[in-house]
Amino acid sequence: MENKINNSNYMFSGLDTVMLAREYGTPLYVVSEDIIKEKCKEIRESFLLKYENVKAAYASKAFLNLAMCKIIEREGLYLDVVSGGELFTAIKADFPIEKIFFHGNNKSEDELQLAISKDIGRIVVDNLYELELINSISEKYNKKTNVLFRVTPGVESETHKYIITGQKDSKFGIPIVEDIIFKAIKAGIEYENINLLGFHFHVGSQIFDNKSYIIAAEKIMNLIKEAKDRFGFITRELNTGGGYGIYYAKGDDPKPLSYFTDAIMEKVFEKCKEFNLEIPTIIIEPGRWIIGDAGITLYTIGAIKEIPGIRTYVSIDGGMPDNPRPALYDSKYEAVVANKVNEPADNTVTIAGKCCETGDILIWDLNVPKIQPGDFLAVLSTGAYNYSMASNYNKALRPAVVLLNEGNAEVIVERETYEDLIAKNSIPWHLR
Ligand SMILES: Cc1ncc(COP(=O)(O)O)c(C=O)c1O
Ligand SMILES: N[C@@H](CCCC[NH3+])C(=O)O
Repeated sequence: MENKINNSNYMFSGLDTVMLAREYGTPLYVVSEDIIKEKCKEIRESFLLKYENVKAAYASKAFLNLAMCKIIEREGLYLDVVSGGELFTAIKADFPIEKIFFHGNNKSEDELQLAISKDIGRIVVDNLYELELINSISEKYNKKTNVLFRVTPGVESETHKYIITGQKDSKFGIPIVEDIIFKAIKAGIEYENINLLGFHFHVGSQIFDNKSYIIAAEKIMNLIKEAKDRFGFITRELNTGGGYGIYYAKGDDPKPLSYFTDAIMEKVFEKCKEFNLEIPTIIIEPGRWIIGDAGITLYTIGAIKEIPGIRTYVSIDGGMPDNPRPALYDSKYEAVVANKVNEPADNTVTIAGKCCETGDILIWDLNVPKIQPGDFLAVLSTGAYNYSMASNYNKALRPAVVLLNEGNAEVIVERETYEDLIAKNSIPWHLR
């Protein structure tokens, strides 16, 4: 696409967003491969090349499609999936199966069968029921499946309560409780078709403080020692999850990756020395931190409703279906009027989605220049958990995704059509 620079237009990753909106329509997810690569470079420089025997995976739930699998593969990262659908997507993109980790608190027999039959890299086991299932499926396929145990370290991170995961009272993972965890480890060692390699923890998402990682690492290292003392079990791998926070709006305080990874490594080294343990392979698996800043969403502004003395609602052609995060987590976003970036932002408005829901407000009290219908709004930092959590509520069409790479733009996911909305519908005989 030709990229004519217009100084009053918002540029993202070297491209004019107004031109993108005009060419591809709105709402439009725009994702920058260049930014993803910068993030991966930081992972390499401050973690993979800094320490021996470490690995990094991308948590694909944040944003996954065939193109993203290819980018992640080229960047040399591993991939974390949490469902048969994510696994299928990775398989279809020919992502190296041995570099995939399969998570989830209730993996179905079909999902496990798919993973095991294809020789998946690791299954991160959430409970004993699942372990038994994996053992029997592996036996059927005459395989020995590599597993880690997800444990809940019993720490609470400071983030939205819906996205903390490391607390004791959590649906995820095996609690570090005498009767449960050691029974699981014993079974993991004894089952014929299981190759227990170690442990996994994930304390939550959109976290700015490394405290909960340090506490979790300490608790897991104590567990690792105990497992060695009781069963002679040598932990070969420790996956420390993801969750590193990014900047969305004022008040967010993102840190470089090393702020988290150095703290985790330091704790692991300290405890290994104290307990005279072999240092396991340490794995990280950020999602949002890799893709969050790499995405924006473009909308067209429509109806503007001014309630004198109260507020002005500015409606856009998307909302809750393409970005459920404000409604779900009260998430804050920043945005700019893409065709008026140089005009003074001296009006305060509220950005409303077009769903039939009072709660479908993307941004409260945003300062914008004087706007009119037909202007374009760019909502920033929408790369993570927007496209992947999008719905068809109100029969909204899921937007297209355009990938920007070194000044070029290309559609990697097409916009849905009305026909797509009814493609799987049928009318029963008695209603015809
Ligand atoms: C097991 C696991 N790993 C990694 C992640 C990635 O999280 P984030 O996108 O916050 O980095 C998540 C989601 O919170 C998760 O549940
Ligand atoms: N969906 C959440 C993050 C969940 C992380 C996965 N365990 C969000 O949008 O912030």
